[in-house]
Amino acid sequence: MKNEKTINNVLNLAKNDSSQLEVIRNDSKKIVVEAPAGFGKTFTMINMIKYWIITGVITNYKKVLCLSFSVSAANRMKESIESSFIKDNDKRLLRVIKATNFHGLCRTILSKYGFLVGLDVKKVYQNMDSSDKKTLSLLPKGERKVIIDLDTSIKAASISSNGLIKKIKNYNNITRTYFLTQNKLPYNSIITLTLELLIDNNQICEFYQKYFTAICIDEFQDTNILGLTLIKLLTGKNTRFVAFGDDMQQIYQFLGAIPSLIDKYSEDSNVKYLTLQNNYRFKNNIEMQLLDCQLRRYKETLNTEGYTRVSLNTIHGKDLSDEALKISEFIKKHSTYKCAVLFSNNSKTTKCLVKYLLNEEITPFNALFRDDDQSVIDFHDIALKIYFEMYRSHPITNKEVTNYIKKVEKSTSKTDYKQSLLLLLKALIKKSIKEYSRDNRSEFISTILSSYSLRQNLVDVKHNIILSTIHGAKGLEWDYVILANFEYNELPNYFEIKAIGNINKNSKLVPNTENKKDIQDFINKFYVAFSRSKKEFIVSYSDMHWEGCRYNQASISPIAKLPFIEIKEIK
Ligand SMILES: Nc1ncnc2c1ncn2[C@@H]1O[C@H](COP(=O)(O)OP(=O)(O)OP(=O)(O)O)[C@@H](O)[C@H]1O
Repeated sequence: MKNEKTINNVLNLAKNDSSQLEVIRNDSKKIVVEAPAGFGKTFTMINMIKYWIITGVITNYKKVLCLSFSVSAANRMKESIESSFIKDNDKRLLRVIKATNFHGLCRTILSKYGFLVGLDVKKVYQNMDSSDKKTLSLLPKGERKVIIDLDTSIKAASISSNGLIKKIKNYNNITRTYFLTQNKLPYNSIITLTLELLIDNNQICEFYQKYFTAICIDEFQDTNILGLTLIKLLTGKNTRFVAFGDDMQQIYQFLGAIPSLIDKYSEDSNVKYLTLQNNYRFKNNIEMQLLDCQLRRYKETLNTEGYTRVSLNTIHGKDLSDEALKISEFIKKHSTYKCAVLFSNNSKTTKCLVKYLLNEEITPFNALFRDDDQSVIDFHDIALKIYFEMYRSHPITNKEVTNYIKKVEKSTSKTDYKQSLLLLLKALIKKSIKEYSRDNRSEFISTILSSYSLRQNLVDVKHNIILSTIHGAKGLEWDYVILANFEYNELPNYFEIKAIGNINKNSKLVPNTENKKDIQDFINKFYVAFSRSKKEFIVSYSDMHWEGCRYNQASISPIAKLPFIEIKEIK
């Protein structure tokens, strides 16, 4: 009786949405769910897991693995799961779920069995990018070619899982000989070593296949061949597999996101393909719904006719300092709401605008760092080293937080993001003290720091205003989103302009068969920024910006010239 009541409670959360209910109750072994931004993919995933737990699909000691490609998407998934279960007063059920990104999962597996593939599990390896020129110069010519060839085919998504598996041993041998001996562990090798481990050790692979009764993937469209091969190995014949995604939100092409992955899966007769039908994020905003539909239609067809025109709210400055002033005036007017200022990349124009914004009295949290920036990695490494030096005998306590943070502050170099990272570190330590027992606290802290995941504490930092890249904002939502640097040369940036090529004098996109895919990738990026807002989306631009080392006249982004967009300056 009690169970029936709990089942109804879960189903009631989606009671008015038959498309969500269909996903939650579906018992097919393999499901792919496709839906635009804000249609409740993550919401449905969480309710589906709750339903599985209540109905006994997940039995004792078994786990649900929730995976995503990027750190931010995985963090967002983790936070949504945690807050949803905590709200239900069922904190203990959280133990059933392991939510992480592909690299995080591999790090966990390697920390237990890495010795089987040549890792010293007691050593802290420095992570790096194997395609970095300095790194490659460490290698003899033949070995360099092996690394470059495989890294390139992963990035270009031009290799199959079988092709990858054939090349892995050779690739890993080079990693072992030239990188691990230098205490370095390239990002791709974190996954390739795990793949080798699972392929060569059937028992371990079968253990994980049984341990994870179900695998849920969020942001499936961003999966690259390394992630996909890992998923395939972990999916045993009894594993449930449910993937959620939206092709329009694919923005990791440069890291090898497989084109049209959702389409490919939906054509497989063993896969149940489902869609969600209702937009919740924009449910009270018809203009935003309209813009969403038109953007999706434009991306699909690249046609220039037959659209309904829709307003795009803009903030327009004479120069960057004027733009910053107007952005801050807007933010002050809406100071009780959550607001994000997003940037396409960390260009000189971005740095300059951010400097002006930091001088305005709006105290934003600067989360513009990349998780793989060397200075960010160094910060994590130093914070971890100091933690182990100071708290070898007992885990950190409330009284010791200030002392520890001060020590890390003293020992880390001054960078643009140091203050942000210190705040995130403090949030992590506070959270670990509040939520973890003395026995588990140090392990929790070291897991976060050794996987370079301080960004996951963004939700614990009590700032209403966040500065972030579009990629860092993936999967998140705010009341107001301002997409800054809405200028040609920023959005699209230099590389996107080179790829698209054909942009005419009025900065209008001119699609042809060669640049179709590049224009679609560019529209995806804009769509991801746009679809983060719940109340209002605004673009901001200035008449001046930095091009190389020159402060030049700027023109507006070609997005403003799309056949359905009408620029409307906000008052
Ligand atoms: N059935 C529902 N009833 C009420 N609110 C819902 C429902 N489904 C989703 N929502 C709310 O709508 C918002 C968007 O949901 P969610 O983040 O799960 O969408 P999404 O499809 O994963 O979006 P994105 O693609 O941008 O990540 C959230 O605030 C969520 O709580």
